[in-house]
Amino acid sequence: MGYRTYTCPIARDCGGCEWLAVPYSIQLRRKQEQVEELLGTAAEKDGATVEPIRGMDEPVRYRHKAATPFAHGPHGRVHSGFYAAGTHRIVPCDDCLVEDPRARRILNAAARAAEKLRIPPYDEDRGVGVLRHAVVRCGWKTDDVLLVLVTRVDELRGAERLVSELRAGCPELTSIVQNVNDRHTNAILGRSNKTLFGPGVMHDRLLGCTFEIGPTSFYQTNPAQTEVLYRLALEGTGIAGGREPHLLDAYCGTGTIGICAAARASEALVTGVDQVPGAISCAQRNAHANGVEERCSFVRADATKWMAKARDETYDVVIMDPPRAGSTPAFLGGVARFAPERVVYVSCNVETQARDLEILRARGYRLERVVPVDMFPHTKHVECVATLVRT
Ligand SMILES: C[S@@+](CC[C@H](N)C(=O)[O-])C[C@H]1O[C@@H](n2cnc3c(N)ncnc32)[C@H](O)[C@@H]1O
Repeated sequence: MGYRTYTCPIARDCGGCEWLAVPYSIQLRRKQEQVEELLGTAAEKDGATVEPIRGMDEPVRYRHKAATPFAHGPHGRVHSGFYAAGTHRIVPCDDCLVEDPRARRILNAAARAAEKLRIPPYDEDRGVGVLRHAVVRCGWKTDDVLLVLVTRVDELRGAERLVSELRAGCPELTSIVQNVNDRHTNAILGRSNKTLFGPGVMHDRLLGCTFEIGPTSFYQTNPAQTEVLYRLALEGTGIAGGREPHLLDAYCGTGTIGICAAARASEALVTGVDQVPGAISCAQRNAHANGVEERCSFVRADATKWMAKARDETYDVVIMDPPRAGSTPAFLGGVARFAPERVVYVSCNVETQARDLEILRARGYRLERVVPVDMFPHTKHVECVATLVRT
């Protein structure tokens, strides 16, 4: 790997890869230090060490999900690209070093089609216009490509022509969905979806399991490193040692970690909890598609509220993979009350993870293993899998 750096023509403007000019080996060292700073002392007190970060061999083209905002340009042009760092000025981009090569071309084709069909882009200052964003998801182990067109209004005039135009220019598209977001917000996606072409979902494979991913459900953007992450999480559950536990997969998204666990341990039972309705219905179909539906059940609920009502349950292992904000003291208190033998905490924000791990350590758990994983090369973000055991 050495001291190789990568270049990008819009690196100065686009805020995406803030560490692009830093050699990858140094990026990994910095991330390692970040995790050691936050978790090293606790790990050492518990007799564990922070293991070396798992990086990528070739840290490019790893993002299988990409998005663009749309905005008015001169002479009826529709701009697409990335927001310049800290602004809402769009920097055009023909190809992005870290994205699947299909992604940017499809997003830009959506802008050209909108121009041609005179579909007005959204004007966020005035709250008018139609086309707000597009999000594309490209399969890693499949050829599925799902395009989501986010509109302010439910009615998308010329939708049929738009679909024909996009399919003609981008024959790799396997599905197109309209997502409606009428809120005045920075969030890209709204709640309702309308399938314009194809099945309205995409599929991918991780660790030999097949997953259906809906237009609004969470799916890791770097699938190659997701396999690394999930392998570590599964090792943390202890199922590799022939155990067949009852597992709680909290913040389960489309059920990916729990289903991979159930597929590996033929007697394991899994309960998954996530607050997004579309993710839970995907998780149920995913369990079916992988032949583990009789051993997996999924609940749509806020994890903390679910925990408050789940006092009679018993779990041998709790896997938790919360969003960047981390979990809540009430949820973590509930985990401790379950008294599982093992807790596997997967996190994309080591600061909140460190905070939450202290709660578990104060309730009778010790860190057994801490492993950083680089899911987002050229950015400062680091993912981390921490395994705790009951003392
Ligand atoms: C980092 S993702 C992990 C998903 C899944 N484990 C995976 O690897 O794809 C976090 C998940 O937490 C869910 N989530 C966020 N806040 C939640 C809450 N308060 N209660 C339940 N689920 C929540 C999100 O919908 C998302 O699916």
